[in-house]
Amino acid sequence: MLTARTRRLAPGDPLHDRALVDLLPDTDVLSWVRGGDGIVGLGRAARFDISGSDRFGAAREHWRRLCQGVRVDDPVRLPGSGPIAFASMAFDDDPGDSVLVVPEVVLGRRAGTTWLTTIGTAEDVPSGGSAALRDLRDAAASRAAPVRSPGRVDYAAGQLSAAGYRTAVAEAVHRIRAASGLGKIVLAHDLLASTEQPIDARFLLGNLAAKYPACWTFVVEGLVGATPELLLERTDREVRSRVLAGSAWPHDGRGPDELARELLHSDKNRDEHEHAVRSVAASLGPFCDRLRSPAEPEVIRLHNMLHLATDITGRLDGSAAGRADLLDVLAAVHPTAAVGGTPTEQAVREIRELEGMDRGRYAGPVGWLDADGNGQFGIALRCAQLGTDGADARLFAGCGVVADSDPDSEAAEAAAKLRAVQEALESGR
Ligand SMILES: C=C(O[C@@H]1C=C(C(=O)O)C=C[C@H]1O)C(=O)O
Repeated sequence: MLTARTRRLAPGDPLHDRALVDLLPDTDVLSWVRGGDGIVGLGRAARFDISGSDRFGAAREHWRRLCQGVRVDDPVRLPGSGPIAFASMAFDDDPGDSVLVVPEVVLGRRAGTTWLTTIGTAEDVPSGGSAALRDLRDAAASRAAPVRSPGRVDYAAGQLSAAGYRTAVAEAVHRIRAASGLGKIVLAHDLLASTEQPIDARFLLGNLAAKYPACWTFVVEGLVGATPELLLERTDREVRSRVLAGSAWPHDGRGPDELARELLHSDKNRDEHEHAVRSVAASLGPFCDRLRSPAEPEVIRLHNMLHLATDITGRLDGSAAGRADLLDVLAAVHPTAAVGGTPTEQAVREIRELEGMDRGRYAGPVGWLDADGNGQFGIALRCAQLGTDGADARLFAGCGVVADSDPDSEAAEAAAKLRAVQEALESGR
């Protein structure tokens, strides 16, 4: 029998006072942080590797069974307190390799409240004796191994080169224009980085968090990134999604104000955005008795990009659909037309054929959930999959392709998106 014991931490405790991203030991950390708030996890109380088209259902069953066997001692009662799992789901069904992990130690922070949860057997939880907790305390006392730079970074084409990507985009435009019923296909490609020294995930997380404060910075089993796109957040019956699609990036000396204005008035970008908003609203609709989607998008400005953004909010209804598990709602919304296309299934088939690569967990849902069904999941974008031998990573970026897309421009957009992780790898802290 596992016990999950949560305690609120008081000011004066370094785990309370220091920024979450500065509290990570040099171990296999799990993290989901935005601004000062978020959740970091250490150690593994359980890990489930799942794959295939029913990966969301399999994850739901593993989590449900695990929660049934946990004795919860949680006076904090906030979303993310008590037992939690991190999940990172594959974009595609085949092979669909995904992971659900339950950390032994969780440090959470939300609007000024910081809590510590330990998950383990009854014997090791009260004594607080796990190695993961000692590692966390050491990090808080600045005794963790210092954050290491990876040194020199070299790049090579991935499974789909930049030139191959341009060709794939041109073909996608052709197929969309051929009145095939296709409205949008989101195509991506990858880039391999190899580094002089092993990549310290903390180095990437710290650099990404510093440059992208509006993004959700994450690491789950070697997938590290800073995503601007919130796929689904659930707090009790309230759900929220931040849909992004339609982008611009600083180039040719054009300032962000000019780019933002152009973006809002660009028919091509508005079209891309509309596809994504409609897909999220359509898949959330059946679960909700109230759904709000503003008529006009806004522009969000990041260090490397500007995006059209729409925040959709809803309330889960009291019916069976409204009581669905968070993982079931995720299965319904993924993939949105921000990373798949329209119509979804046809677009995903085109992606497989035109990209000819496995996206892995890039563009899939990544985040955490708790035992009450609350959680936050982003779309894993602006990210890299760290290699198992430590000194290499696979970076990904993609763009929505519609009838009016220009292959050169999409290739430049993907390159601008790749820069987020490239700069984080290359920069000093
Ligand atoms: C696919 C990516 O980004 C997505 C595609 C966008 C677009 O085409 O304009 C914008 C934001 C994301 O929804 C990526 O970053 O790899």
